[in-house]
Amino acid sequence: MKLLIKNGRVIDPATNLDEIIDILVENGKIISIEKNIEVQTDRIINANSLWVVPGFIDVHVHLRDPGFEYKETIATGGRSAAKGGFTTICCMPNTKPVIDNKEIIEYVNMKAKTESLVHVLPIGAITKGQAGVELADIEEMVKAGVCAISEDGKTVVNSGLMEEALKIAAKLNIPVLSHCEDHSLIKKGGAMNEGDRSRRLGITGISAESEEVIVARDMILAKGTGSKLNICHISTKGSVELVRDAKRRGQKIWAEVSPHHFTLTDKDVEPNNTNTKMNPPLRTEKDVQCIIDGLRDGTIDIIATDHAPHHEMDKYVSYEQAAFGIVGLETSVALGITELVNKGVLSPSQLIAKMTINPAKMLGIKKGQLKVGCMADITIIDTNKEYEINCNDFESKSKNSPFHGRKVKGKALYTIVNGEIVMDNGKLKREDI
Ligand SMILES: NC(=O)N[C@@H](CC(=O)O)C(=O)O
Ligand SMILES: [Zn+2]
Ligand SMILES: [Zn+2]
Repeated sequence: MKLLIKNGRVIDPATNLDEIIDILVENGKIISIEKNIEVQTDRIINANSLWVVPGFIDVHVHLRDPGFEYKETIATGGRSAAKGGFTTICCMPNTKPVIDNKEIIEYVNMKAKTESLVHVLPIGAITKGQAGVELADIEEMVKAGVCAISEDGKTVVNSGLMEEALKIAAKLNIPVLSHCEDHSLIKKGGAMNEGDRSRRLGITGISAESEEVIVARDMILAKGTGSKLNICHISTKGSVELVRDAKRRGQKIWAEVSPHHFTLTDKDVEPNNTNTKMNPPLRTEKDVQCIIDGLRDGTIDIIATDHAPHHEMDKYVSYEQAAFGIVGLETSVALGITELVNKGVLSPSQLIAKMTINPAKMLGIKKGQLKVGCMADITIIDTNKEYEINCNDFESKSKNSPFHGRKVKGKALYTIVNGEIVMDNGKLKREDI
């Protein structure tokens, strides 16, 4: 199939490209990027007044499969990703059973191949069963195809074990994605940011220190072991400052932020809306301001959704009992454009870099760019499209979004994976999965 994308504003941060130009795709690859391409093709997409960018890469997604298929599956998560403009997603290992061995990785890879509209790269657990006692066989997992290791959902409490994992990851040249939370610093029932708002609402708090202690620890351990560390879902002023200081001292380290942590604060927490409950929790205005500064000055390299689907059953309970997490794949680009580009925090190219080439570099994979010869993973966005987010329109099996009803601007219209149009003018290709 030959596909021509005409007259789009092509933004490719990896090659410093930002101009109105055409892209020609054949047999799954980009074969030409030039002005006024005139050839016979099977299909032309008129991208006039649209952005044409590398397919988005999300390094932090929960697909819930195996074990929690009532919340999401590899198929529905893949559909949700395609709808959001993502062409590659990395899935976290906190499934049941945990992704900690070759068999489960093969299961995920097999299902991804047959059922997902987008590329899925599994992430292996750091410890067996995420029990924090014994390391998983990291080498075996890398051979089976994991792109990284992570204990996401919790922290490896034992520093010695974490150091050992970092050493092995360094040897195998894969990154470690760290969920930073010292559980011993959190009171039982902690459900939102600890501060004035939690005291007013009478909800038990989760302190900033409980995150920052582990950010500092893991940066120290990563430095000693020479391994690649990515701080997951950074949420506090202190964490941003720690990462900024380490980078200034020359440490090569990565940090990701989720859209809800640059958009909402603990003032948005309402006890009757459990879709404002996630881990780490929504923090204060000061924290959000610091995150925005960190996005602007490059301290924060990556935007990752932490797509964490939960069933109504897990959310229609008291605030304290509700599950942590929100869906994110279908609202990410809209929040990036509305909150960051349209408010002048990031240039279009800076936003796209944090969703494409930066995550690709962190993972060490050849993706996230538009170059002749590259696999044609491409997203086309209408940045002028204004609408109200409606969680009932989500492709995800779960609807737990705090952004339901929020007015935003920007939507992915076409998602092209391997040269194949999996979302065509807002409509997903396969209805059977
Ligand atoms: N972010 C969340 O609130 N929840 C995640 C776990 C995690 O990312 O730590 C989940 O798996 O539900
Ligand atoms: Zn986490
Ligand atoms: Zn997560």
